[in-house]
Amino acid sequence: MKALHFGAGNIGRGFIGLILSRAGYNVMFSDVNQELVKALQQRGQYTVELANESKDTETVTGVSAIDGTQLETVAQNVAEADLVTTAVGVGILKHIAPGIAKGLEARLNTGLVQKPLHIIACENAIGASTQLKEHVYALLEEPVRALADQYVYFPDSAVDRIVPIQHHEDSLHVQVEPFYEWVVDRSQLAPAFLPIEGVLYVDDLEPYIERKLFTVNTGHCCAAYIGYVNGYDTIQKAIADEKVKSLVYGALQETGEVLVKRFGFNPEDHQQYISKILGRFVNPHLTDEVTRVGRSPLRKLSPNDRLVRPALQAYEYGMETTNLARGMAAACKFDVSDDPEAAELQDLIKQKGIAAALSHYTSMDEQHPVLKQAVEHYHQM
Ligand SMILES: NC(=O)C1=CN([C@@H]2O[C@H](COP(=O)(O)OP(=O)(O)OC[C@H]3O[C@@H](n4cnc5c(N)ncnc54)[C@H](O)[C@@H]3O)[C@@H](O)[C@H]2O)C=CC1
Ligand SMILES: O=P(O)(O)OC[C@H]1O[C@](O)(CO)[C@@H](O)[C@@H]1O
Repeated sequence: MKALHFGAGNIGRGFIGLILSRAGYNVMFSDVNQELVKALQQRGQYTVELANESKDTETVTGVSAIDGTQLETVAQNVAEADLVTTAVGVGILKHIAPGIAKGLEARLNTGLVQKPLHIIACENAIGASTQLKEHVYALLEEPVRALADQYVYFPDSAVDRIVPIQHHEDSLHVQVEPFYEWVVDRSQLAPAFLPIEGVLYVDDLEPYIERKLFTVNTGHCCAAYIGYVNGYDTIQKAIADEKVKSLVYGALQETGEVLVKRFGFNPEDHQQYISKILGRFVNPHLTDEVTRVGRSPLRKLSPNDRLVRPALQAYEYGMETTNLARGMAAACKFDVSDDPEAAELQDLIKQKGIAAALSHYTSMDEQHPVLKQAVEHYHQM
């Protein structure tokens, strides 16, 4: 079985590639980073090390790579694949859509490969596979789209594993936290889908993706932004500061109240989930930079993402939002010049002021109480 995976980065190699390989797939990576592509082609394997006391290491074999800038090659690999997955960043999905669309055309028009194909976007976003489907469908002619409706499936998924930026002599080696969770929406699969070992299939993904995004990712980004404001360079150092830790904890209490109300989670179980997540953030075997965890602040401030969506839900329910608003304010202080989104945010704040900038990226009205709360925190920081 052959899987084509877009993005041979940290999650690509350290999580999805590893799970697929264990499940019996030969993994072909598609990436635009030529050094990565060359190294994977030459070596055909790489190592994954767990961030634990004994540094358990596994070799992933039978892998290769293609140059993601070569449309024809990408399309040919899509046409031949038994499974397609991605971990490129949700904003990059539109850029891989042309290769997928061309591959589907080839696959479906020849009539040779009319067996079902699953395309799973493993990105930190709600409905990422559905978003990818929209990008791909926009490029398909009607007859191919009709065939795709019959033979191509885009199940949404939630992926959870902390994989920091890697600093090893071996450019393919990747260190990952021991924990992982890959959840896929069963209701969006082909009837005869062969389950991938290591993946959890659920009938309703919404509670899983929202619990993950609004606990792991909300907590992590608050630790990054508040840590950054307080002068820390890593998540581990930031959370060692009780003041930062209690603000992160506060944000997770706010999202937690919303999640418990929306999905009927047992409140005690949810508190345990929060504690487990905070424990993962401070794994002493990992060094995770605040600039990585805070990366792409515009995405993280967008209306459906980890700060604004739970804050607006909390506001609608009449619940507390101050720590989430503080997280938004700290995101606006994230002045990291080599992060293009941070640079754009800082420019707009300089040009239009904090309230207008925050309103622009969050889609909240400048008079919205949550936005006003964030602005107040911003001025106090
Ligand atoms: N690193 C982590 O701890 C986690 C990350 N995620 C999500 O996984 C996704 C990937 O994140 P990371 O692996 O950390 O990022 P990364 O930056 O390490 O990997 C992304 C890879 O995609 C490649 N890429 C960019 N444009 C491409 C294109 N057009 N075609 C093919 N490849 C392309 C890049 O060259 C890079 O190798 C993101 O959506 C992230 O939110 C989800 C859970 C955990
Ligand atoms: O690109 P993003 O959304 O910051 O993704 C990385 C985040 O996802 C996580 O891996 C959680 O699964 C965190 O390590 C990290 O904060």
